[in-house]
Amino acid sequence: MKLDTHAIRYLTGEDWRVLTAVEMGSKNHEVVPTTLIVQISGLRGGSGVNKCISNLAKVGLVARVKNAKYDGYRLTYGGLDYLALNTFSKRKSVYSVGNQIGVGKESDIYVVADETGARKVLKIHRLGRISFRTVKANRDYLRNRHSGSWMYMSRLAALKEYAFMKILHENNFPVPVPLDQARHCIVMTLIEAFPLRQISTLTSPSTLYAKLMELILRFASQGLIHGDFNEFNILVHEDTQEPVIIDFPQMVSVDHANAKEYFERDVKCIKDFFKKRFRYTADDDGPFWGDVRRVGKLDVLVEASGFSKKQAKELEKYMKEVAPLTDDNEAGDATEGGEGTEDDGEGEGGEEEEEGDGEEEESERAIEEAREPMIGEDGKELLDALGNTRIS
Ligand SMILES: Nc1ncnc2c1ncn2[C@@H]1O[C@H](COP(=O)(O)OP(=O)(O)OP(=O)(O)O)[C@@H](O)[C@H]1O
Repeated sequence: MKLDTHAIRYLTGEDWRVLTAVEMGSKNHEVVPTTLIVQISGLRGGSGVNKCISNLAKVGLVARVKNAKYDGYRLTYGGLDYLALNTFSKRKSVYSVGNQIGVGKESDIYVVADETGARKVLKIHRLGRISFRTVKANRDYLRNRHSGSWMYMSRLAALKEYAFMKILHENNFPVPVPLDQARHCIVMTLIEAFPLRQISTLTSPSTLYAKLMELILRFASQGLIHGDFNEFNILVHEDTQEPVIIDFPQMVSVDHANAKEYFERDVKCIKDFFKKRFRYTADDDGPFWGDVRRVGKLDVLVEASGFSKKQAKELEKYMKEVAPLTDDNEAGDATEGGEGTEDDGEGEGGEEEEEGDGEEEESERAIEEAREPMIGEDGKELLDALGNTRIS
């Protein structure tokens, strides 16, 4: 089954409504029973809803999953992407989608534009993309977790990034301007600069080095440790050589148990990179943890702004427990065939198995395909269509 972005323009208001119903149902059902989809969508006549479901399944926005207890559907990443895009489109944050400019381990980055043609960056968080690839250990981990865990965790990651970016921007840190956030996505300004890792020579390595060390200290003096301060997350303007920090997935408070370790790692990372790439070593060994003087409380502010300590803990736990498992097991378990029945864990055995596995594989394929980049050159058309389509 190939995902066809052209088909999106044929999605009706009712299709959108049903897609939203599947999303709502996934809040407490790993596999949303068809009857529940009918109920939530509030559309009269089950056959109409079934038609919508099959339209959505055809373009990979939902995937059929059959388990021992009931038939149902799950929202795919593709489905969640379309819902987020539809929201951005309605809010006029995004009008068209252009090229993909980055594929991170856990995110996809696209250049997008609004109606005026102003270019921006859309970052789609995709936590669980790797763990989702049928690793048994991860399935076990996710089995008893919040349903639609990948969706929930990706949303948390987007919420976190948006909350931090907002606070940092408001406090004059060099970060992209956060423009909008919906579900697992954020929209920010496009920084026309090169990642440090792509830069082979600098007019003055010592100047940039000093700026970066100063930034690490400034973060800390405001109560924050970046935690992943490296050549991938720093863009450098060609003319001014001013740095912009684009990504802060590990950012924590200076009161965090590992704050000192993260701080020292950030410093070392820059030191090592400058030595290797630019053959530059600074005269002094600092900055040191003991140099940090707290003058601000951005860590406290960010919590108040909507990304709670509880959410931070949940995300941290996920990152700690799932991410290392994926790295270790990805290759070995790739044929496990993993995620269709985690809802009940009982569908393994007897007659159900053969049929269930077939369905599982099918839905798995659908999910895999839905995860393929789905917005490229056709993106503008897609968004044109989205702009004219209302969910209700
Ligand atoms: N606002 C932006 N402006 C310009 N380019 C950007 C912007 N945000 C991201 N990019 C580009 O996309 C790439 C990936 O972005 P980012 O580091 O945020 O993703 P990621 O998924 O966290 O990556 P990884 O996990 O691999 O470090 C960057 O290296 C950069 O080239």
